[in-house]
Amino acid sequence: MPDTPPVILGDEPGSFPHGVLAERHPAIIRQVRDAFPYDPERQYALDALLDSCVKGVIEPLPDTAHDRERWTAWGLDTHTGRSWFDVPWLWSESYFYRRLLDAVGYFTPGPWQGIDPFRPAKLAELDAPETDAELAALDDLETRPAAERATALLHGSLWGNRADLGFRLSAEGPATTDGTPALVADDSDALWPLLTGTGTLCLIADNAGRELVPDLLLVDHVLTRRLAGRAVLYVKPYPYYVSDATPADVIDALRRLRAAPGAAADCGRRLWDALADGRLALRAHPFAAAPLPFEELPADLRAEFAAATLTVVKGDLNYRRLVGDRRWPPTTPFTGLTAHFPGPVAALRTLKSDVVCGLDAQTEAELTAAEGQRWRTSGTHALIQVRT
Ligand SMILES: O=P(O)(O)OC[C@@]1(O)O[C@H](CO)[C@@H](O)[C@@H]1O
Repeated sequence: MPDTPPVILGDEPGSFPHGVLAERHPAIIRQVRDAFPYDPERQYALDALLDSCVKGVIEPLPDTAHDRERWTAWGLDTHTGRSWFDVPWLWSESYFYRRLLDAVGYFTPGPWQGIDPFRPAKLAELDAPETDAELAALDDLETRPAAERATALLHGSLWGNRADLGFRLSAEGPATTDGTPALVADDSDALWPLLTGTGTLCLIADNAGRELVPDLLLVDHVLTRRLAGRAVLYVKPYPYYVSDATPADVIDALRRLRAAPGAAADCGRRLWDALADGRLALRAHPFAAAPLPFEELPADLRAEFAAATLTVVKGDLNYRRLVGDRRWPPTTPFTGLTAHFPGPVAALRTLKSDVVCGLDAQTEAELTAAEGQRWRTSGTHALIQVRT
């Protein structure tokens, strides 16, 4: 393996990570401020966070924060007093969302406790007419051969990852058709044989709404076709990266499915029953919102993934955590970078940040010739990578 490149920071003006810290985070604060009639105290706290993100340094959590000790273990003391731009990008992003929740009173006893600042955007997406169209397509899918249905559901879950509300705040426009492959790596032939009928499928979810719905449809397919005996859906314990799924979002998505006509409602009912009888479990582990790579999985999660038949890791951020948030040469083997993961693992991800591995040299050359480096971050390409 080549030398390990350094962890990505946000300190290079003009780079994608710098843009996220300098532009996307302030835009998210403004969006949240507009979404609720926050009282003056919350508005002041949001203004202070905006100021800190742009000009300030990382400040500690309040002494009373329930998770102060956890964040200390995750590196808070080391980073306190440093610029948001000079610490690992993954760390600053995660801590930004933690501070944002503090500013809106999410963890503080009072009227705003537990109110998801991103819920209006998530619900709008779930209620969008596009969701109706996607759900209606399920009726036709029922009549298709099993292999075709399985591929469609896998691809639905994969491309659902484009539905990321934080990404849309700064995406530069629709996909270009320049003849490059949409799928830059596709190991799906190695994925299905891992699902042998018994055992547990773990799915580390990413976004709510129009990504979570197809994730749930995929889980339903796996359970209904008895490709696994049980499934566990890993979501975030609190609102994160704008649209990341929480337990409340799972319930919203299931309600949406159950209220839809046709095959979607059947699927919603089956998943509801599966949750109720334990064949489907929800997990919202604190590590899901940790600013750390999966190489540092805590023992309980490590044991769960070790025992699973397959763990499906959804989305861009989880991919960064899986392979390490570093500018790997794109041809670095995926199998090597995920050797630390305790069991078979599949990544389903659209490309929305610089990190990528496991490409063949020709694919990388074609993408770069056609698009420069834009293919890495535009969200118009995707990959399915598997380590058995
Ligand atoms: O994980 P997701 O939802 O697929 O993408 C998250 C994302 O939009 O946020 C990060 C920048 O903040 C990037 O890694 C990525 O573009």
